[in-house]
Amino acid sequence: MKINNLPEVFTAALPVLKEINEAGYEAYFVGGSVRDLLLNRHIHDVDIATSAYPMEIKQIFKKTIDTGIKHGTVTVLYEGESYEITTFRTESGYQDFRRPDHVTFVQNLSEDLKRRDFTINALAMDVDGNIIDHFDGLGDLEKHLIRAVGKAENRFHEDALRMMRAVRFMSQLQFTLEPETEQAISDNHELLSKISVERIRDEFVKMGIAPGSQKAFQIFLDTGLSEEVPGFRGKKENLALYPQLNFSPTTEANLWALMIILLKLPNDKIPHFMRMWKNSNAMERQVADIVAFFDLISSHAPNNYDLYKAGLETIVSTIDLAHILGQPVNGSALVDSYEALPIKNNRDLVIDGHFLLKNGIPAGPRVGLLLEEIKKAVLEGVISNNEAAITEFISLNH
Ligand SMILES: Nc1ccn([C@@H]2O[C@H](COP(=O)(O)OP(=O)(O)OP(=O)(O)O)[C@@H](O)[C@H]2O)c(=O)n1
Ligand SMILES: [Mg+2]
Repeated sequence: MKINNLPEVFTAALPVLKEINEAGYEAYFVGGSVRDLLLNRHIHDVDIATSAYPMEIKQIFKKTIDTGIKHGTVTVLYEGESYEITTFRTESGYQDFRRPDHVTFVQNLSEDLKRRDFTINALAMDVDGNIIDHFDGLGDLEKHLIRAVGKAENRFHEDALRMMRAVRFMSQLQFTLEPETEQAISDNHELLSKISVERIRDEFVKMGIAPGSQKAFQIFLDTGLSEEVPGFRGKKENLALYPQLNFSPTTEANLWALMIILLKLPNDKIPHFMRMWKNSNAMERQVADIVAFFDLISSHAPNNYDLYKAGLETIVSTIDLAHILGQPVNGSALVDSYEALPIKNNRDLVIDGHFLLKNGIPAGPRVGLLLEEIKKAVLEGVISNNEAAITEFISLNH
């Protein structure tokens, strides 16, 4: 098979491949970019595999970065773009975050493709657009199948994260999992416990926020993978609701909020759960806010002060979340009410703490409390947001 009209991302990289070829080495486009080209999907970056060693690549190009010399990877900067160029290799054992523990350089492309995870990821393309396909990746692309290269069990022993990648690609591409590959995951799911949480989390999130997440999540549960990740052990019954959902979450925060709701985690357990997954403090806060606002709208209609405290971002996320969970919520009414609020943040209030001090309120906690009471009164429409009304309110309440 030959591709004639290559998109810009590839044509821009062609001179790089040609220079490597002219220096006497082989070079190919490999991995996700070739897969996504054939699927007509957006291509974010192109990876290049070569017979040249990193030192040889560094001699060919003026600007390079030593990304992972030991593992065979050099980044080449060319015409304002950067390209990861990796020497043909095989690998086994990923302990650290991104890079394999040890790699063995191999002689040719064929050996390199053999060690890749799935047939659809083991495709290569040369400078002329010829597709190299040793494992019928093209057939599997047509059949919409995720199938391990060779013996699935071996691929998962080389890198157990690949089991999570399998369900992640199912979700992103809306493909099905080939039965032997699925069986190998069921047989080897415990291997996942050796993989760092960060790597698992990245795949889990990619799976969760892609369009085929319900079917992928079902396999994640059925194969036992869910038993190996933080906070999910013994929770299959709770999580079984996920595949029934009508929509996938589209943001990371909503994915976590959804998990917390399905797991029925009480509020005080949210920080621990989020930290087990090595989420950032910012993500933890965002998720806690969404869950809190979801609980609030599930029990009563929010008043203006509730809307003010939640803020637009949390409100919009929570509406999406309710939609995903099939909970009735009048989203546009909530957003309209928010938009109509007389103040949306501290700066919108005509007075501040200094104003209270100038008006005889002694410094101390009372200042903050009174400010909050004033905000509440303004939001509830009890007083207008102007100095005269607020001054009168203070004299009545002090
Ligand atoms: N655990 C892994 C990770 C990667 N690969 C190989 O390295 C390529 C590039 O890896 P990566 O960029 O992580 O994945 P992509 O398939 O490119 O997917 P994405 O579009 O998410 O980048 C993959 O296609 C696959 O051939 C692998 O065999 N095993
Ligand atoms: Mg990639």
